[in-house]
Amino acid sequence: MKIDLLDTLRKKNPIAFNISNFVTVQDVANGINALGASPIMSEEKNEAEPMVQMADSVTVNLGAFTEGQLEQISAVTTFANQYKKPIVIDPVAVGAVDYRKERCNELLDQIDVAVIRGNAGEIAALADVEWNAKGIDAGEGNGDLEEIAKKLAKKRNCVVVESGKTDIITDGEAVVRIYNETDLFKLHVGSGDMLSSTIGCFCGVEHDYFEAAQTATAVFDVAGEVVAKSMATPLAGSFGVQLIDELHLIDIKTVEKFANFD
Ligand SMILES: Nc1ncnc2c1ncn2[C@@H]1O[C@H](COP(=O)(O)OP(=O)(O)O)[C@@H](O)[C@H]1O
Ligand SMILES: Cc1ncsc1CCOP(=O)(O)O
Ligand SMILES: [Mg+2]
Repeated sequence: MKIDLLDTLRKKNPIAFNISNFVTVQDVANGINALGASPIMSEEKNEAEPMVQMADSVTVNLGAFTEGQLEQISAVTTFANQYKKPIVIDPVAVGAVDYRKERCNELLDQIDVAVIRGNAGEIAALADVEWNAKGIDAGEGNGDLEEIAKKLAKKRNCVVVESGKTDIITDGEAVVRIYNETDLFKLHVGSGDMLSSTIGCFCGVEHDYFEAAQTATAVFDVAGEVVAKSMATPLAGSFGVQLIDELHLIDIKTVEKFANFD
């Protein structure tokens, strides 16, 4: 794993264009800004081309899109392919709402993406595997998580990050697993969105998106673990704030010390 990409990211301060959702946009902006990237958000179709041209990566979060916004998402992602800017997709709740899954699959049919990052319920839905997703959460299912992630990676010819107790990262062939110590992330709505956008930032500085996704996920997971270790009592609000602080403070040595992966 290329953990030193963390310093590369901080040196380059990549412009991370995010189409976010109205629920978690501030956590996403502050999280990746604290980490060392330069976030910019937009919902305006008419500025899609210059936005994409100046950006190093594009992260599209499908958490709360409207019908009107689909045109902007289509324009932005088409320009991103044209200008060879990596796209990260966060398919929020596609396992729970068919309308979302259909729109997401239409989008994925039109464009090439670098990474899809979702929980098990979301990745299973896009991989056409039966699963009982629960709203924005992973829900329950019996399938083999690695096989599901690989299936989607092959189907969409991209890297897949399937988050959960163990984060599974695959390019369809190789698999890297990152084992998480804390489940405090669940106390904070937007943890998944922040992870997806963190992956976007690393894809903006590393063309090997499999490597970029691994480093991003390890950095994010260790940041949460460090915060959890420092809290005598788990506190949801404080966890969210301290996660942003730790994304600012975290360094390569800390990630090397605490990241647990194979
Ligand atoms: N059961 C769990 N135990 C430990 N960490 C978890 C668990 N579930 C999710 N995480 C972590 O929470 C973060 C967000 O992932 P996840 O909750 O799967 O996304 P989402 O919020 O989109 O559902 C990731 O860093 C992931 O590693
Ligand atoms: C609650 C909610 N509703 C629509 S998007 C969203 C945020 C989802 O955030 P995450 O997937 O990171 O938990
Ligand atoms: Mg999510």
